[in-house]
Amino acid sequence: MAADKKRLNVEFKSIPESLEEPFLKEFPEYVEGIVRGDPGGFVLTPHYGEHAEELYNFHVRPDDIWVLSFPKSGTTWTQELVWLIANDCDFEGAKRSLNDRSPFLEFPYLLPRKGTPTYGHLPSVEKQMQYREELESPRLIKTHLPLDLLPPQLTETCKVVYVARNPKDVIVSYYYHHKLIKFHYFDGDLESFARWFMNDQVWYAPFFGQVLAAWEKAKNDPNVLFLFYEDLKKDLEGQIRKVAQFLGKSLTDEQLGKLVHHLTFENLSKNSAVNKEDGKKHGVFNADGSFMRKGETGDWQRYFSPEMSRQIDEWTELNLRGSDITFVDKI
Ligand SMILES: Nc1ncnc2c1ncn2[C@@H]1O[C@H](COP(=O)(O)OS(=O)(=O)O)[C@@H](OP(=O)(O)O)[C@H]1O
Repeated sequence: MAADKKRLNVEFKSIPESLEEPFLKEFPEYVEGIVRGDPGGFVLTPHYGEHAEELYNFHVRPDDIWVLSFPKSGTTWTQELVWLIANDCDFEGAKRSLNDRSPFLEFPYLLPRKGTPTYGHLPSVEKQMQYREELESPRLIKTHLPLDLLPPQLTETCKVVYVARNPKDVIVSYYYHHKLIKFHYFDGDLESFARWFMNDQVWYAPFFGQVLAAWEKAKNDPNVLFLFYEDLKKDLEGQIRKVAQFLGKSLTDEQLGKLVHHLTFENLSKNSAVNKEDGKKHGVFNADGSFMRKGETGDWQRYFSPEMSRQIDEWTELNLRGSDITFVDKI
């Protein structure tokens, strides 16, 4: 390793059980299991673990913008919003796939090592990583990795937007995501999924670990903007203004109106550059679901029994003890 490379002082080890067991059965080369960083405590795939240090040393550019989140928290929505503001409302340019305009940093390292028929359409892992390095400025990079595993100089170097969503809606959305994506092979019910989630046995867990770290970081770091999905739902225009101000961009009333229109769930879910419906064409998604599923706040109320909801509240309370963050369950 070159002298200027930073060492990521995290040890990877197997965890005894996880929701991804069916996945592990399908891909025996993953038999070592999902790994948990120690002491970081984040659940990630071993394939990622092999490259953790490389990503820790990923070259950050001063004009990069990074969008960070726990999965299913409104990442795609925020990426599209940030991309359009950063690119002076280039709606024509936004017709290109968001996946190309805003790559998912660690994605190539989360894929099964030998590849699956469903991911056969993708360029090699090396090519995908090279694409991230060579993308024209200003790059917009998406990641679900917690701050601890990202380049340590990230927020000193560039702007970061973190988006969070209430945990009950995240659980429901992540559950349907596991049903949608073929390689998860998840056939459990929502209640069992919620238990895996609360026991930190899903990818990227623990939920509160990364959300709270970002929340604290944003308090004292002017380069970090913390958004809530629920605020985007409630006052999209106000949140667009906030992001524009954070990025040092001014918007005309006409641009603002166009952005609000473009970013509604109704319109974004029909936008083929963003809605990931091509996942069906490539066989990555099951045919009977959608990535842009419902886009609601409080959808969990249709799914959780009062007892389940109580358990999640209890778990939330325990994890938020001592923190001043508040999540809105419904609007
Ligand atoms: N415009 C708009 N308005 C409201 N909601 C929206 C919008 N765009 C995406 N979504 C919803 O965000 C959920 C997907 O979250 P992510 O983009 O973070 O998913 S991922 O982690 O990147 O896979 C997923 O939530 P659920 O519908 O609850 O499953 C999407 O529908």
